[in-house]
Amino acid sequence: MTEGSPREAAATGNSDAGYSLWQACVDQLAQELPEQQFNTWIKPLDAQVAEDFSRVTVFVANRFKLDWIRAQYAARIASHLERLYGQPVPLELALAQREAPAKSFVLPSAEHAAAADLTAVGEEPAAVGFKNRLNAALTFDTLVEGTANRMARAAAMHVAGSPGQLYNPLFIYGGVGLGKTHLVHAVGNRLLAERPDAKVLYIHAEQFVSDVVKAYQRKTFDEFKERYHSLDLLLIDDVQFFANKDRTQEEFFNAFEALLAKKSHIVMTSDTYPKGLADIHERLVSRFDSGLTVAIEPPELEMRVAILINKARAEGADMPEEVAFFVAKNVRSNVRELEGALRKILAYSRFNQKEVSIQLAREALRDLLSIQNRQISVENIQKTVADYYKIKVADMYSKKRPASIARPRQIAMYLAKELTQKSLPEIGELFGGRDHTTVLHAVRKIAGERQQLTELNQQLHVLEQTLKG
Ligand SMILES: Nc1ncnc2c1ncn2[C@@H]1O[C@H](COP(=O)(O)OP(=O)(O)OP(=O)(O)O)[C@@H](O)[C@H]1O
Repeated sequence: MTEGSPREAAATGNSDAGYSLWQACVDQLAQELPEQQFNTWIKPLDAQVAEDFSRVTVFVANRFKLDWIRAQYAARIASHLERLYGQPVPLELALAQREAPAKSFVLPSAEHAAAADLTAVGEEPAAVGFKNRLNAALTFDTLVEGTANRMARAAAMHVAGSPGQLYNPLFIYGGVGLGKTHLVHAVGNRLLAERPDAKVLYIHAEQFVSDVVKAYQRKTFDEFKERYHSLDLLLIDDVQFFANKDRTQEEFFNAFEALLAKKSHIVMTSDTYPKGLADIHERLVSRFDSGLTVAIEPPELEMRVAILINKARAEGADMPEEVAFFVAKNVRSNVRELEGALRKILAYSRFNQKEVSIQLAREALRDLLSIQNRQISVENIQKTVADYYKIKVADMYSKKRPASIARPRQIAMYLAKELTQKSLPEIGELFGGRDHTTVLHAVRKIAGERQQLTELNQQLHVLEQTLKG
């Protein structure tokens, strides 16, 4: 890898340089922006730097966020890019591709711009006269279900089917990039599919704040009320942004009361549960909590695998299950990061005209993987092997003997010997106090069978790659 400034690296045509340039810009913003602002607006962004540095395209999740980033942050981003690169780099903002299968994410500049325009048109709200701000691609059909979101999804589907009845308001909370926004759009899209005349509005809390400010400055509160109080369904994202905004909180309280009185439904999201919200009036907090409050948790392994396979399919690409397992094991934090990883892999595959494989995924994600701790522990091996063969981790230490359990356990012992510095007695101890001869037997057996059985060899290969990252 080329050392030195991104500019020097660019001269060599090294595509890592583009990534480093964008990363350096993000790091800079992380230092100067308040944490909440950074986490909400900058961290989720994905960017592609044209190979010849003729353009940086920043992908933003939806139109509202795009407008906001253009207004609040674009100039600052452009100036950092210029300073870091040594000369101006044209900056382009585009909607992240959701609907149209992507041709490629690392396109030559002109084609890239065309793809960006295409999606921008695709995401224009469909409503006539009334802008509902819904993104038509965010539906229940494209939302993968798992333990992490099952309750929230079920409640949201119920609301979409019978608004104004149970679970009003519906308050959905969870960490960044876990699918809260997707879920609220899905509620709006489902209701509109069934009742096209329904008045639905999706709005980010910061947009609501700026609407209040505008109404205040222009003395147009009547219009403001008319707009908000007449809705059938209000979907409002990230209400933690109401903190310390007294006038906004008052107006939201009024809208809230008016909507509930006429049996309209309100769905809210936040990064924390109602009582965890800071600097929001108690009377609002208690109302937030008066319907149903549900959490979305980080997705579990199976869900991450399913999300990757589904999203790859939606992009018109094929992701073998073993590659999805490898990626899902190594990218755990949230769905947005999974999407970022997938995008990199597909771009890398198209660009190099190579099939998607574990090796390719490892190359495409090497920056991401190298920052993770690559210490392989016996515990990690036990967990990975248990996940892979769909048994419980506890079975690694148990005395159970059925082959469906004993064999993965032997495989884990073999890998522990192969991939760690532990001695046979130490490994035996970590597998529920087994004798070192048991471990030796397992190691020899699996090593021997590996030579004979192609399928076992392939499975071990996937496990080794996954553990090594
Ligand atoms: N279960 C899921 N199935 C498919 N895609 C998902 C799922 N959960 C999240 N996503 C996708 O992950 C991305 C991030 O999700 P989303 O924007 O809804 O997160 P969020 O919780 O609202 O995050 P933030 O608080 O940062 O706004 C989106 O592209 C969304 O479509």
